[in-house]
Amino acid sequence: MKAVAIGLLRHGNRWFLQRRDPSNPVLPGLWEFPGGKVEEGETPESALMRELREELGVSLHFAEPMPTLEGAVRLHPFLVRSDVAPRTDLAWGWFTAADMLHLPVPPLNLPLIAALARIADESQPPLADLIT
Ligand SMILES: Nc1nc2c([nH]c(=O)n2[C@H]2C[C@H](O)[C@@H](COP(=O)(O)OP(=O)(O)OP(=O)(O)O)O2)c(=O)[nH]1
Repeated sequence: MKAVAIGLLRHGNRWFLQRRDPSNPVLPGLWEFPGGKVEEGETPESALMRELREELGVSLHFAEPMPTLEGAVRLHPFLVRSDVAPRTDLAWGWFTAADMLHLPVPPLNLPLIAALARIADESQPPLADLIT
């Protein structure tokens, strides 16, 4: 099965998504995380570094692996920290996990998006801190 490494780039409680080319025969026009195929001789992490550099001009400082997901491909997601603004020819934006529920996304990404919603919840300051 084809292995694909993807990066979850975070900006506050929003995550970077780009829109697949509408003329791509595979999942045309769906909103996805940046990344691509793990080539022979690469680890998922080194493939991610290469893809983010090629696709977005972004260098990785930190990539934390998340559990893999299997369907049409084996998806290796990584939480990524990066301080560089992405540049890409595709349509892109920063979206909350709630926003993503209204976008057409690959089916394999749905459990991942649910996990991101939980991460966002956990990083909210405790309620007591919001009451002054
Ligand atoms: N980049 C990316 N691919 C995803 C995501 N979710 C998901 O199911 N995929 C699937 C779609 C494709 O079947 C596969 C990525 O293949 P691709 O064709 O876009 O990547 P690639 O250019 O490296 O591969 P190739 O055509 O050169 O073989 O992973 C996601 O969030 N991001």
